[in-house]
Amino acid sequence: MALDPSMFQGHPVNRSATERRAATLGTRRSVKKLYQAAWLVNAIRLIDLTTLAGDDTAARVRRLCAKARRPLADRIAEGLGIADMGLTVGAVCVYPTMVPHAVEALEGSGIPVASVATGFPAGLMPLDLRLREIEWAVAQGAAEIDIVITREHVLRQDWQALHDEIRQMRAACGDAHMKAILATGDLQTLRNVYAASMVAMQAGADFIKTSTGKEGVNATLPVGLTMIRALRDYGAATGHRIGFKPAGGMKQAKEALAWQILMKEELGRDWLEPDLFRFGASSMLGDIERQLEHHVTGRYAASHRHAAS
Ligand SMILES: O=C[C@H](O)COP(=O)(O)O
Repeated sequence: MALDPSMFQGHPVNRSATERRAATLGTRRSVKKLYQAAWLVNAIRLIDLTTLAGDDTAARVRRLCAKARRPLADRIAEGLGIADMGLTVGAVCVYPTMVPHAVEALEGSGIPVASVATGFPAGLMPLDLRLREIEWAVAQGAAEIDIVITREHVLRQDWQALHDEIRQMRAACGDAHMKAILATGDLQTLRNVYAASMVAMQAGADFIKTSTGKEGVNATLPVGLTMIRALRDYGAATGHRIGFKPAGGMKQAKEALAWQILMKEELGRDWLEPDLFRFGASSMLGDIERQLEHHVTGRYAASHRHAAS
């Protein structure tokens, strides 16, 4: 749609209320122990399993893809009774030159390859080269493109320039899904985060994403909540459902629980599915797997105690 500043200009964002709401999330409504394993298994379905490092190699990407296909060790999946579920992560996310390796390694799995593009992570490249990079990654087989925005457009509140840029990126993606990374750690205020979220959605983003993982501050719950409220307001105004991807710095299973609770409470059960929610994370799966292993061994220990008594 065309730029419509009335959807975000003057919109109040109450920083302390947002922070309070985010801070109480863990304690106010924790997931019952009994259901934790199910929530953690669901989190795996939502992960964009990521490697975005300067020393990435084809071999590392192939190992990552093997993990994406079978995210849990057999003994854990069997212990949880989900060995036949065909559990995979949501997508594998890599740099453009790694896309062909990921496409090959994931063939037949149904797992999409996401590529960062547009001069990730800073995006400070001429626009025509950034658009060309999107087209190149799509031609290599990327089904999803994670673009970065020009932060200066936000800092100068030049919403038209931001909208124009993202619209051109959307067009360059063709049939590929586009996730717009706002790099919220660079945007200075929650008001800017809200406005940039709205502009990205108006310009055709399929997902809005918090961070590249390279900013000083990446996915935080207060910023996430601000973006989620923008998603809700945009949906109410237009009837369109846009996805959300917190990304960067998330390493612990308990974070996977907190984000899922937030999504369910704010937007509803549909935002716990991979078409509307992803975690961008390179190292959260390990802790989820560890917690699920404790769950399995704990259950065995409990049934053993029961049998012995
Ligand atoms: O998009 C995903 C992020 O770059 C991953 O960041 P991370 O390595 O801090 O998990």
